[in-house]
Amino acid sequence: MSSKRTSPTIVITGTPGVGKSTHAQLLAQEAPVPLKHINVGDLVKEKNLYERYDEDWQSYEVDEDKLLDELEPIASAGGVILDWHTCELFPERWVDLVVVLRCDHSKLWERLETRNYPLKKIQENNEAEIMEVVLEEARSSYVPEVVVELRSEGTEDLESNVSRVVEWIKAWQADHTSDSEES
Ligand SMILES: Nc1ncnc2c1ncn2[C@@H]1O[C@H](COP(=O)(O)OP(=O)(O)O)[C@@H](O)[C@H]1O
Repeated sequence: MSSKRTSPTIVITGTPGVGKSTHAQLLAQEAPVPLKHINVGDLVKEKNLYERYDEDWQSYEVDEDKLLDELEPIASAGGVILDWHTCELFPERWVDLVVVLRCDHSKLWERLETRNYPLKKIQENNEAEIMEVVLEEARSSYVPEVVVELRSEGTEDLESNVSRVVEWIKAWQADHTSDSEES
């Protein structure tokens, strides 16, 4: 974690369909500091940061080195929300908070069906949610204090989660400011 940052880098992660982009958009609006929302999946497509497109799974195989090079200056500077379905690629030094969103699997199934994903992709994502794959990944990649697991099933969850992260940002800023004054 960089002591030079004046705004945090926040990762919002979780199985596809849990509500990452919805949360990231609202958080970018409500945050007390400017936060740039980066939908990493969209960035991969826009900047051709992939090796190939898999038709069967309707997904891109990411070129991890290219993606890391693209994100390095942005994420290490702070003031950013990284929205992606995986998080272990991001170096610890970039990351101040990792929000892992969770959703009941039957609700998640309905959300993914509306995206017209192939059945096997819906099944794979649903199983990953049940098995807590992204949560385990976050817990094994970052120190426990940085990782928070939040439910994302209804609008009340969305609002309370975003308020909670806004409060966390205020506390982070207060800590950061007092650190810089002392040094
Ligand atoms: N907490 C929530 N309350 C109500 N609807 C939600 C919530 N989280 C996600 N959704 C809905 O689920 C769908 C998928 O959300 P999205 O943010 O695109 O997920 P992700 O970015 O994780 O793939 C959207 O239609 C969104 O409106």
